[in-house]
Amino acid sequence: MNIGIIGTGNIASYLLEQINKLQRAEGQVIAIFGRNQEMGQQLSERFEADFYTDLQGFLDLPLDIVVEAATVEAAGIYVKHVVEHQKDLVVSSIGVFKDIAFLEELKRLAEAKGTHIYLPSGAIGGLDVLQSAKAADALDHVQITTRKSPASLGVEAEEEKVIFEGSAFEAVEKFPKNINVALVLAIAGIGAEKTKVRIIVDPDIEQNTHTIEAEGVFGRMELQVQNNPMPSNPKTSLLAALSILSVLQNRGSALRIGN
Ligand SMILES: NC(=O)C1=CN([C@@H]2O[C@H](COP(=O)(O)OP(=O)(O)OC[C@H]3O[C@@H](n4cnc5c(N)ncnc54)[C@H](OP(=O)(O)O)[C@@H]3O)[C@@H](O)[C@H]2O)C=CC1
Ligand SMILES: O=C([O-])CC(=O)C(=O)O
Repeated sequence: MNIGIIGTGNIASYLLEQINKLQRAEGQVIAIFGRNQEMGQQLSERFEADFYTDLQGFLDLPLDIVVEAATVEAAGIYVKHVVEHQKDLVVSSIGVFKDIAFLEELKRLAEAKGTHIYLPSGAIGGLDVLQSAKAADALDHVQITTRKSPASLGVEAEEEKVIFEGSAFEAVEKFPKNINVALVLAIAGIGAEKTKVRIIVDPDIEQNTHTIEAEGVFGRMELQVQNNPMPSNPKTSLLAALSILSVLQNRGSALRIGN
């Protein structure tokens, strides 16, 4: 499997280390696309993958799958081109799908091109439960409470404080670098307008903690993940990068676990 990565940051570096150095997936990252020349060159030399600043050159390569690991804004510019070039796509910046019509359009394009789009569970879990409940309209209410440190949220705070309460749609508009998890939850469940989000800044916490509550005819779920942040970007939980590695490990497997 030939893998390409968009982005030269934290998730990109982690995947390069795990795949190209530690062989934790059946394949190789052969190319990186980005705009940061210095980081791009460094990663290219360290992990033996070519660095591109020109998207066309990158997409002309025989890539089987492209991992977007950039930003919501950059994903909006690039992901459609990836699918148009008949590559499978893994999206990290799931906030790009706050307008669900864009995801539907991309899905139709992938069907026409015979490719797949993967939305990893990222820094949370419980998407299997939501999808099972949704299968027969048995899901009514979904809420996520995210608790992060001031460093992780990029705000100053001396004491614990709720800094946002609203829909997943509004949350992604206000915190595009911090709450992609709310969007994947919304897509798996009841949509970005109905999914409720609370963001709490907590100076006494070091982990990125997400508590998910869901209710419906199926019953009730409450799940909490206490994620270690990544050293090079405390906004991002290690679990988010691991979930992408897991998607790459499972691609093409005859066995599928979960729905
Ligand atoms: N789904 C989930 O659960 C989670 C998703 N995420 C999301 O995953 C994404 C990647 O995270 P992470 O690696 O930690 O982020 P980083 O900030 O460490 O890296 C982002 C990278 O994107 C690059 N970039 C930004 N804009 C562009 C552009 N227009 N063209 C090309 N490259 C660009 C940056 O380059 P430069 O150096 O030039 O700025 C940088 O290399 C983020 O959107 C993050 O919010 C994170 C955690 C959980
Ligand atoms: O990594 C996390 O804990 C969550 C996050 O940043 C995001 O969803 O964008």
